[in-house]
Amino acid sequence: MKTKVFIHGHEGTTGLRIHERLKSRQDIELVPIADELRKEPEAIAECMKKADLAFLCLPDGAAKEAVAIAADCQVRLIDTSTAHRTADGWTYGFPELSPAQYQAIAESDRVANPGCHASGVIAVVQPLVQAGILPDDYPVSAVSLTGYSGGGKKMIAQYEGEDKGEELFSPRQYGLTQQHKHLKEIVAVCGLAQEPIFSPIVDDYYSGMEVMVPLFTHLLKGTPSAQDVWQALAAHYEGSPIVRVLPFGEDKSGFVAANAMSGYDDMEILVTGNDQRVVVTALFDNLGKGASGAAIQNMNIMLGLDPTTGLQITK
Ligand SMILES: NC(=O)C1=CN([C@@H]2O[C@H](COP(=O)(O)OP(=O)(O)OC[C@H]3O[C@@H](n4cnc5c(N)ncnc54)[C@H](OP(=O)(O)O)[C@@H]3O)[C@@H](O)[C@H]2O)C=CC1
Ligand SMILES: CC(=O)N[C@@H](CCC(=O)OP(=O)(O)O)C(=O)O
Repeated sequence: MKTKVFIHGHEGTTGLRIHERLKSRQDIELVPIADELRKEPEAIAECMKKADLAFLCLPDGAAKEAVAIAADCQVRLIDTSTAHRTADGWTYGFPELSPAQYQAIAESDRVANPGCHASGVIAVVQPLVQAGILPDDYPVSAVSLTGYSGGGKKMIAQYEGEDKGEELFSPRQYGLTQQHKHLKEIVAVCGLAQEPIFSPIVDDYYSGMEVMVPLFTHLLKGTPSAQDVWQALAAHYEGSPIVRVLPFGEDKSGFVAANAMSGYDDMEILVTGNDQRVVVTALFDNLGKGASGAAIQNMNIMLGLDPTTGLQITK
């Protein structure tokens, strides 16, 4: 029997990409909603009742309303918004945290998909905290480059519109008050004692993220070498079909392009630097492992399927 899936917010950037990925899957039947009814609570409730699983690809407020509507249904939810990432009763949808997290996602009816910037910071920091290399009171900082699709339909229209302002041709730093909405989940999931200094930058390209976490090795436990940092990350992600740690220091041309993983659903981690100063970089697509790709990976896990292929797992 096919799994019935409802994509609430299917007209948006994240919802469209999920629709694109699922429409040809033989094991999935998409539950449609008429365009003119897609914001009507009764029509949404009908779809929720029909569906086994629903993706919420909505702004936070609408996601909370949708969860209230779903309360009377059997439907399992994956929320791509910020609304429930640290909420009780929700499972954080980053299965690479640990085998226990993978299992928790598999069994959960309420999965919160990670934020795009948060995915990069967490992918680098959490394994180093878990390995005992990064003290929980380390003064973590991160710079995160993102393509403009990270801002959804509104930002895409600004960047692709005819009246595009001169400043949009340049990288633009934001989150200037150090209160970016992803800080809360980063602190909670990594178990940090304080919020990192976090500088997101949006640039004039469609999609792709480069999240850079600089580390002073003398402030890490036992003053590990750069190779030790690489080793800890490589060990954590060994066998992962989604997150790959590149060979130490590999930088090909000497440059790292922030859109290197655009169009892909997986993530690469690059460790560069020297034994005093290391930079760990996560490369992925804000619409891939940063949103829609991660949401589909979580759905596959919840359905007991292979996270990347969506096929039955053969033992
Ligand atoms: N873009 C990205 O890279 C990432 C996005 N996210 C998160 O995913 C969620 C979706 O983002 P994104 O796809 O970028 O946003 P978009 O603005 O591109 O799409 C949001 C969609 O939700 C629809 N919508 C808004 N309110 C309602 C409502 N009450 N009922 C039904 N539909 C509604 C909008 O309708 P309309 O078309 O009429 O405006 C729009 O189609 C957000 O919470 C975002 O923060 C998370 C990680 C990365
Ligand atoms: C370029 C841009 O504006 N990006 C968004 C992040 C997109 C994302 O991950 O959003 P959610 O946390 O809502 O899921 C931002 O920094 O707020």
